[in-house]
Amino acid sequence: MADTKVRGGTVVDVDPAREPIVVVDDLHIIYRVYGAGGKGNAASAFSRVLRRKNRPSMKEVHAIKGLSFVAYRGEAVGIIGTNGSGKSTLLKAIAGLLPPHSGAVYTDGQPSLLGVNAALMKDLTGERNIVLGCLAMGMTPAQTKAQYQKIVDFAGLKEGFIQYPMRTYSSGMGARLRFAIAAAKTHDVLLIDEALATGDAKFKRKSKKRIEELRKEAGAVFLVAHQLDTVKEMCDRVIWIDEGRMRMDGDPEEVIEAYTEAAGK
Ligand SMILES: Nc1ncnc2c1ncn2[C@@H]1O[C@H](COP(=O)(O)OP(=O)(O)OP(=O)(O)O)[C@@H](O)[C@H]1O
Repeated sequence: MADTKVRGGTVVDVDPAREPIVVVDDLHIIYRVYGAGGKGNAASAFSRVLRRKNRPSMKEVHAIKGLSFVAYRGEAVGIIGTNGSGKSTLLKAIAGLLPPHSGAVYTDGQPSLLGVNAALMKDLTGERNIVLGCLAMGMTPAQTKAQYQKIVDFAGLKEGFIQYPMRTYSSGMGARLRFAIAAAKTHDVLLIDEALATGDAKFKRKSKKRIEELRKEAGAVFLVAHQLDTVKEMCDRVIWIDEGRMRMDGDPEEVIEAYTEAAGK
């Protein structure tokens, strides 16, 4: 039997029979952009220099406006919404990379964000990045050694590329390697931002299978993707965010249908 709780105007269903892994409680995230505002033209900048004044104001961007939900063990949650609706901000907040302005995020275990900007070093070879990535995820040197070949095989880069610096990789190749590294470990909470969007059909199939396995072994998986097919295939729940607010939360088919309908208007 689900309890219903009201948080910051959002009704949240809490299922006491399942184990919560991520709890987002009336979360507000505000970015502060310093030096924003003013006319921004050369004349006004010059006049500020003459008057020895700094760029005028500080602007606030209220990116997440009171989100509340609970994700349970074993769930794969897709996050959809238009550009700038707050999807990446939400992932960063769950990963603990952005402090809430108010409200809170609780996670059971360590969240890992696997994004397009995941911290790999472009000037180092794929090989070195695998080793560094594994160590950075907390693996021991022995575990890293044991996983190395599996990661290379999973990434499936063209012959020899693993010995080239990552700056020579296409965006798809980089994404494959990042995913392969992150997927080598069981994560308590795995957060994926667009990492699969650039992979080809075969790689997507492999990734989907791996995400399924991770879901069984781990806590919860969150996936942000612009390709709705990917979300539909990989997730068993979808959250639609609109201008930082929850618009819908539920069955992927239903949420995606409503979203596509709204986008068509
Ligand atoms: N570092 C930042 N500083 C200031 N504002 C930011 C910053 N990052 C994002 N924003 C703003 O916060 C809002 C939400 O951005 P976010 O990147 O979370 O959206 P998104 O849904 O992931 O978008 P997209 O689909 O384009 O990736 C936008 O208005 C954006 O301009």
